[in-house]
Amino acid sequence: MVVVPALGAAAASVGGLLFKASAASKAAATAGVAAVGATKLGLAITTAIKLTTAVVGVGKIAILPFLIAAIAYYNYDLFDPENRPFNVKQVELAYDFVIIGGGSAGTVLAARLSEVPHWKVLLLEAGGHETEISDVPLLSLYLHKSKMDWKYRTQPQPTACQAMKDKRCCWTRGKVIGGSSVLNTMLYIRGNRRDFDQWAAFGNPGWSYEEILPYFRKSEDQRNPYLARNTRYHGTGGPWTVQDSPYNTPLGPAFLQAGEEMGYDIVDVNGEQQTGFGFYQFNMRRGSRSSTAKSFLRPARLRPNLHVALFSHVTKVLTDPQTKRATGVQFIRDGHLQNVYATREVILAAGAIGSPHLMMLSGIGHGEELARVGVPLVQHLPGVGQNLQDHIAVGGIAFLIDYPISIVMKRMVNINTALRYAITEDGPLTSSVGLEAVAFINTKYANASDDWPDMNFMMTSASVMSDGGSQVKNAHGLTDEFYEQVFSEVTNRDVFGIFPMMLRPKSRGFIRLASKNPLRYPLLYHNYLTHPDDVNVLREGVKAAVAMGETAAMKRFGARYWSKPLPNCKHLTLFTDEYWNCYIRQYTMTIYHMSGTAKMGPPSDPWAVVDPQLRVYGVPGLRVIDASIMPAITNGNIHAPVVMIGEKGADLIKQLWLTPSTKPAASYQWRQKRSINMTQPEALPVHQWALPSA
Ligand SMILES: Cc1cc2nc3c(=O)[nH]c(=O)nc-3n(C[C@H](O)[C@H](O)[C@H](O)COP(=O)(O)OP(=O)(O)OC[C@H]3O[C@@H](n4cnc5c(N)ncnc54)[C@H](O)[C@@H]3O)c2cc1C
Repeated sequence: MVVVPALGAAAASVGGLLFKASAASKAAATAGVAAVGATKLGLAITTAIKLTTAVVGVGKIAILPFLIAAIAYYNYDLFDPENRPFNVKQVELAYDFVIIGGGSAGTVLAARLSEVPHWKVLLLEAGGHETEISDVPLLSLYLHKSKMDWKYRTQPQPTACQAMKDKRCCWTRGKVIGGSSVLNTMLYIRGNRRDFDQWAAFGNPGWSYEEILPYFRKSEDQRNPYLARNTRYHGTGGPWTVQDSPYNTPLGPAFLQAGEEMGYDIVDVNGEQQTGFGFYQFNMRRGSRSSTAKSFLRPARLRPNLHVALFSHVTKVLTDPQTKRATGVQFIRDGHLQNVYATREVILAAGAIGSPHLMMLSGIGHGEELARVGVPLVQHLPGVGQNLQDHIAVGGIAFLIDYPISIVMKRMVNINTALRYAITEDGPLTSSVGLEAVAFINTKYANASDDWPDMNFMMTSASVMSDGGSQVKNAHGLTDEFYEQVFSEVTNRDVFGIFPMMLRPKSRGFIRLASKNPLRYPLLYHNYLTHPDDVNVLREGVKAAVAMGETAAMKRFGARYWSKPLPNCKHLTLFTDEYWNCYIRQYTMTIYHMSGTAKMGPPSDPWAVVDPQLRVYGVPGLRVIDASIMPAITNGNIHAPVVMIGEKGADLIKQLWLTPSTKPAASYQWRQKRSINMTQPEALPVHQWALPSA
């Protein structure tokens, strides 16, 4: 269990209750197993049985419920398809497909490719398993800076993140099976039809909205019947559950009323019209996180043709020196450097930082860049690591209210709420850090007749001050002085927050190698707010967010904007454009949507890294299938589009290898097997590589 400072005591005391998902666990919880405080249900049940018999002194009949629960649990543990995937002990020498990275896209791919029984699939993941804590929606911020986070930080740049330690933004990324889907806030947003039509117009046939819409539906299991009945847009019966949050405060509905007051429609933001206000849809199942590992990989865990190797840090894609074909992967596991070979394809799904990083380490990237750090060139592809896009919002836009209705962490996390979570699958712990409602609106820079809004509001019934200055401050990397000066007076007070998020940034960042040492983190340049249009749009978004607090719907709660001037902007007059221009560069908040670093494009585009079939230009047998391939970031949170990319990517692979007319030379697989030099690199000096300093 991840025990975190502020919540440590509370979480530990209810540790045995913070599990869910099986009837056995619920039976055990109701039977009072929680009292033992164990983190594992098995341990809790065993302890309960011992306590009941030895301490309480009840007879054999009285322990039957515990016994049944224990048997159910242990059977469940071994055979239930919803349980964690097996971590294969020994990786074989060759597989048909080797997938690098078991994150959002990688788990989808592993599940879909292993549907073909005669394909052997290996999924390599640097991190380990999910935990009971990562399941709990309210606690996701506790995972930042934990072992499940790569803990990336950007290079210091003067344009943004000035309130953060060393002026570096914290780029949380999941290092766990399920990847960032295990740490994210589970918001299910597909983007705008124009995003995908634009991808197609860039020269990517097959990626228009009408062509990708079936893949959204394919994954989805929409649990809200009012949304599900719209079958053009929503799917049911797919592996990935989408549900409304079981817990809302009165602030969520009020926010929607405020939207109506401002002249907007209440919409299904994943349906016909994006512009408007609506309740968030979440990737939750019965109030718990529905990560892609749980939704896609767990049901496939008993397939004999799928191997999942955890704690396997990939260091390089192996290529044939003559043909440049990707032949396999080098990785470190248990302190040993190993090779594994792919007889059909190697697939990079290591995310928008990991995938370009590995390409560059493998000699695929800008020739001069690679020469700078001494990596031998395999394929000159200048676009690798370029075109980095992210959504940024502005932090700290909070409104004090007069009623005790918001998510104040010390009030919300206790034994009662833990019981509600474990037994009735609702209550405040099912709230995704207070996120309740969303708005897609137009600033004056957008064409309002277009239904392609340029601004998003993320409305929360909490803010940076709601946890006593522990988790949000830590996750965002704010300096103590900044927090102290701006928020300490109102810490733990009832508030609601609005994060105005700019939807179509024009600034582009990039990633470059710090070293050829594969364990050294790459250098990350965000370049946020380097384009003047981005400054204008974000500033107007902040102004609109502050104006929302003035609507009658929000004033009912006594809403008043917390207007304490930021230390570095004090010299400017409050509420002027100059003040806001200063503000947005201080508390710049990533929404963790890094993307675009191995973009898809036609052969005529010199910056394209993959073709519309997601194959890496110039390196046969290698694809990238994750957030990296987006040519332009989508108009909303990007997780649903990444899963769609995983679904479509799997189909592209199946189309190639299973359609007789398009299949590569029939004997290819065996030719490949013969020609690969399958050696194990025991002699390689793993110990010489320094561990990364985040
Ligand atoms: C804190 C946070 C909150 C977010 N909230 C939302 C949200 O509410 N809604 C939304 O739509 N989006 C959200 N996102 C974004 C979304 O989750 C990501 O865009 C998406 O998960 C990315 O998927 P991916 O497959 O590209 O990469 P990831 O899911 O990050 O997967 C990459 C995987 O590759 C592994 N890996 C990397 N390098 C190596 C290596 N060398 N060897 C082996 N394995 C490796 C990683 O450990 C990881 O498991 C959030 C992201 C974060 C971090």
